Amino acid sequence: MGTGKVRRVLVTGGTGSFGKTMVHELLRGDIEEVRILSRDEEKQDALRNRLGDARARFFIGDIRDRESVSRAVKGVEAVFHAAALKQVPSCEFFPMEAVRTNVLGSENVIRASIEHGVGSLVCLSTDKAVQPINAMGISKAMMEKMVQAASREIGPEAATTISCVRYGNVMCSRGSVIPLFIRQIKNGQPITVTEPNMTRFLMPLRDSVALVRFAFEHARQGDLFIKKAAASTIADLATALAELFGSPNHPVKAIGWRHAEKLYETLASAQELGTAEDMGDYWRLRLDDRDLNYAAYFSEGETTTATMDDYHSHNTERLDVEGVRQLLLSLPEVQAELEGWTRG
Ligand SMILES: O=c1ccn([C@@H]2O[C@H](COP(=O)(O)OP(=O)(O)O[C@H]3O[C@H](CO)[C@H](O)[C@H](O)[C@H]3O)[C@@H](O)[C@H]2O)c(=O)[nH]1
Repeated sequence: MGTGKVRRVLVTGGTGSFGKTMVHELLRGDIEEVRILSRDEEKQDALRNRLGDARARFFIGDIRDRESVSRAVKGVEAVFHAAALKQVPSCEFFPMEAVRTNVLGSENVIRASIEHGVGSLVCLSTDKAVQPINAMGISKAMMEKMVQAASREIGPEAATTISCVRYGNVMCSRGSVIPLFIRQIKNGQPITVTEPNMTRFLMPLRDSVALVRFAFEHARQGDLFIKKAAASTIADLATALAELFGSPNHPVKAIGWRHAEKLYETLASAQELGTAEDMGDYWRLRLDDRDLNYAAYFSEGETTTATMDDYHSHNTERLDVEGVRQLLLSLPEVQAELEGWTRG
């Protein structure tokens, strides 16, 4: 990937769905060292064996622990911060765990990156951080706020550039709905649909990696990038998968909304878009770099008026069943599931 003169990078959460794809991409390029910081030695071992590349270096540790973060950060020129608790239900039941990892852990990554003069830190956020209603989204919104505060604090001339990316549902990520629906279809169980009209942005893993690369290449202090993306209803997603796996009339069971779910997700608010830069496939949301000068806040205030709507999964490009089917077919994860699969 186009990491310029960067020789050594760190991917926190490097054994997750995003992390592994990122690590693969990085190793395809001319890079000296890719560090992976994560907690699970078994996942690290599996990735080590799969990669068989001495340039990949594994650090066991937890971002909650400043020491282990420092050790992994020291000496790298770029950090891609993907480690997180990202399951909505688990964060809902254990919100303090989300605080420990997504808030305090991210603060460790931000501080260590500044301290060790890392050139670029890109932090991964989610659409669930916009107008958040669940603990996962709230903790990620806090991470975004910490990035903004640190960016204002160190200023545009600092050695470290800190940015965020925000994206929607990554298709086929571990524990998400697509692998679940595929399993249900293959096992002849009903597809469990929460609310057929619920929509989600659909982002292939490759696009999430491209977004992070875009942020790395274009970030100014405190920027947040989003990629424009298509969405579909859950009903259409279920139908497309059932058709693909040769069971067009597969039974569907309505299970109702889960804890703290939204009918649709918002990638950027109208207010944010009011000052954003349209970069084609991407938006750059700018840091509000006014300082804590209350007179300016209250007598001058923010004069830009938002002229558009929020950008959300109900009003973005909507894929129909055929559109979802084509997108699914382009994913290596789905292709692997289809290989050798014949119904019955
Ligand atoms: O049995 C199920 C499970 C889910 N859904 C629906 O499918 C959609 C997607 O559900 P996922 O569990 O795949 O994703 P979430 O939107 O809940 O959240 C996901 O996307 C987040 C990013 O926005 C995080 O990555 C998070 O880990 C991941 O679970 C939702 O509308 C959900 O209601 C069903 O219809 N049936």
